[in-house]
Amino acid sequence: MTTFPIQTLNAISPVGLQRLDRSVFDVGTDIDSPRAILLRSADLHSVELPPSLYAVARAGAGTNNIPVDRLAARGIPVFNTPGANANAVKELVIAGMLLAARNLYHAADYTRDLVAVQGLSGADLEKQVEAGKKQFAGFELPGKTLGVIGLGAIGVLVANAAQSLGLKVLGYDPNVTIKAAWQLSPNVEQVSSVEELLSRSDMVTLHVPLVDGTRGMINAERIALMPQGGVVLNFARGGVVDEAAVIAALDSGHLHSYVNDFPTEAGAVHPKVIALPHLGASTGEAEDNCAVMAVDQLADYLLNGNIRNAVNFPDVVMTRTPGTTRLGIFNENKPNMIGQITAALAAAGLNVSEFTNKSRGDYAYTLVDVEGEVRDELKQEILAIEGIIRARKIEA
Ligand SMILES: NC(=O)c1ccc[n+]([C@@H]2O[C@H](COP(=O)([O-])OP(=O)(O)OC[C@H]3O[C@@H](n4cnc5c(N)ncnc54)[C@H](O)[C@@H]3O)[C@@H](O)[C@H]2O)c1
Ligand SMILES: O=C(O)[C@H](O)COP(=O)(O)O
Repeated sequence: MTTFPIQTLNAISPVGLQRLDRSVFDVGTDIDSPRAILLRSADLHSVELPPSLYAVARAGAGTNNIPVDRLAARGIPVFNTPGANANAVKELVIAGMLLAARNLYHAADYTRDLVAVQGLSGADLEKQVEAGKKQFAGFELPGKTLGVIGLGAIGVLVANAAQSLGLKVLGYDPNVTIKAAWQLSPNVEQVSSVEELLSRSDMVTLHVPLVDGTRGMINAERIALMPQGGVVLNFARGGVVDEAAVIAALDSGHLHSYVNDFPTEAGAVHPKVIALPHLGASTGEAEDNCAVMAVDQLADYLLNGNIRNAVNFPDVVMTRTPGTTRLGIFNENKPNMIGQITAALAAAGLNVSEFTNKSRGDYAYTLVDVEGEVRDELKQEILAIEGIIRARKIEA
């Protein structure tokens, strides 16, 4: 029986790992020639990817730590786990709004300092508590406007939760999916530009992936559109915000605070920045959800060639038919690829039982079940077709 070595590059929840049958999957950190890599935020850009590799699975949402395009060009799907940690992030964003609105971070520091540094106690402590509290007076959420940029798995949950807390909510996402649109509260107003959203929002929260089109999207010009005393919440990725521009706006008093999950040297020590240590997905529930989803998708790909939730290839799923042999074929998305693949199968005298081909961007993926045995020579013939990237015979 074929066995699949899987290398883990981060701690993955055992709730997910225990779903991998150890008679089929060998799982560990020290694995030679892995068929798959399972990771969270480890940086794969600088890692030499072994020729043995069939797949990469990210137990989480963001894939900016993975060379997705380079892997696509080699016919290697990169799976992620959309929505599996969305509730955890939503709860932290709500907490972040309250931290900023009520100045909680500095307020807690103030009371700790009264005891730990000034050594106050009893009536003296009580006196300073009452004397000092006015400097931390905040604002309430109902009636304020929250702008949500990116209405995907997390953005929709944040928008709906904020709306139920009494905020007016604006949303911006030029590619909102039908699924997300169905989940979005009808009271969330969708606007047609980042500029309109910022100019009408007391607080803005970012829920977009870090890609070329979102890098530095919150910049000096756009911050200037926000009302005086605005709050920026960034639980997406540090790079979507021009942090120097945010700090300049905090220093000038234009912004009230910047709450984020991606500390930098400048941000971590700034009095108006609340920087958390990338905690968005760090709950037991989210870690279990992500691990289960990543492991299940990875195992189904290695065992059956099925692709679900890859960020660089389309979803292609077929149930297995007893007595058939399966081929998984990656090719460039150009004319006559299907014709050449089926011609090779026909020339080998094979009857096709089921065939699915889908494309996404520059690439396409085919799953084909044929009756009877597939000779290794046929696989080589398919690989020799110009535009074929990878072909895999997947035993039942
Ligand atoms: N802090 C954390 O621990 C943590 C946890 C999970 C996710 N994240 C980050 O949050 C991001 C979003 O996660 P998700 O699960 O909601 O992903 P998602 O794919 O479900 O949603 C992302 C949304 O952003 C939209 N989008 C893309 N470019 C945009 C643009 N220029 N303007 C407006 N909208 C745009 C997309 O159309 C999509 O609807 C992840 O890519 C990751 O970087 C961080
Ligand atoms: O993109 C994500 O899912 C989050 O940033 C979580 O990252 P982590 O798995 O390293 O906590």
